[in-house]
Amino acid sequence: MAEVIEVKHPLVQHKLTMIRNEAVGTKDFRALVDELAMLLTYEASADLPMETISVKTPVQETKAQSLAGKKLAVVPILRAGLGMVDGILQLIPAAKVGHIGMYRDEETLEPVEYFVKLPEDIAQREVLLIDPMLATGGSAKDAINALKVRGATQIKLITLVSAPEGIKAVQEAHPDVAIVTASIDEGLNEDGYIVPGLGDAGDRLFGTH
Ligand SMILES: O=P(O)(O)OC[C@H]1O[C@H](OP(=O)(O)OP(=O)(O)O)[C@H](O)[C@@H]1O
Ligand SMILES: O=c1cc[nH]c(=O)[nH]1
Ligand SMILES: [Mg+2]
Repeated sequence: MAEVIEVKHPLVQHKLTMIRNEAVGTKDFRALVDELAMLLTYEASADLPMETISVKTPVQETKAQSLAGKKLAVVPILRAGLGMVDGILQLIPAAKVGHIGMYRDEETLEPVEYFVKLPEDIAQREVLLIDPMLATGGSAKDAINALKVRGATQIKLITLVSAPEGIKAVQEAHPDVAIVTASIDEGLNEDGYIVPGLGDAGDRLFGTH
């Protein structure tokens, strides 16, 4: 079973607490989501392969570590995942970006897919699938399926807030997918919202209701 990493770093926890606050408005919410995405990517990229290369410093030639040219793709689940893209690209500017459009039916809580556009060579790339919220896990499971049917084999899911129910659902359906999250919350309420959560991430990012 791939691991689930809950990132306890003080900066992550502090910023997460800030966006949980309902009084935080769209502008600050967006900025903090971006920063959190960057910090979680630091953790999610900790196992990227390295190679030793030669580099000439102003003092002498030396051997040093460099990324081994691993190809990455960042794939947000629309809409809310879009809020995390820029933060990730600041750390991994050469990554290609795919998009998976999906919303939860408000009555059934089942995900509805409405758009998929991925880099052509997705099968050769390690994929960072991103969505701030992992609630029932339905959206993440279907998004991972959408990636796998198009050939992706190495997938990591990065979320800000996860419900235990969503983690279990993803692990059962996709035991090969590691999850990096800022928090494993208590659970879901009767409306399928994460408790205590931060509300509807998409609405808070984009100022909709
Ligand atoms: O784990 P689940 O139960 O599937 O719920 C999580 C999904 O719900 C939210 O999207 P939403 O449907 O609100 O769409 P939006 O991003 O367009 O607001 C969230 O961004 C996830 O994609
Ligand atoms: O709590 C939740 C659950 C699903 N989607 C959200 O944006 N928030
Ligand atoms: Mg939403």
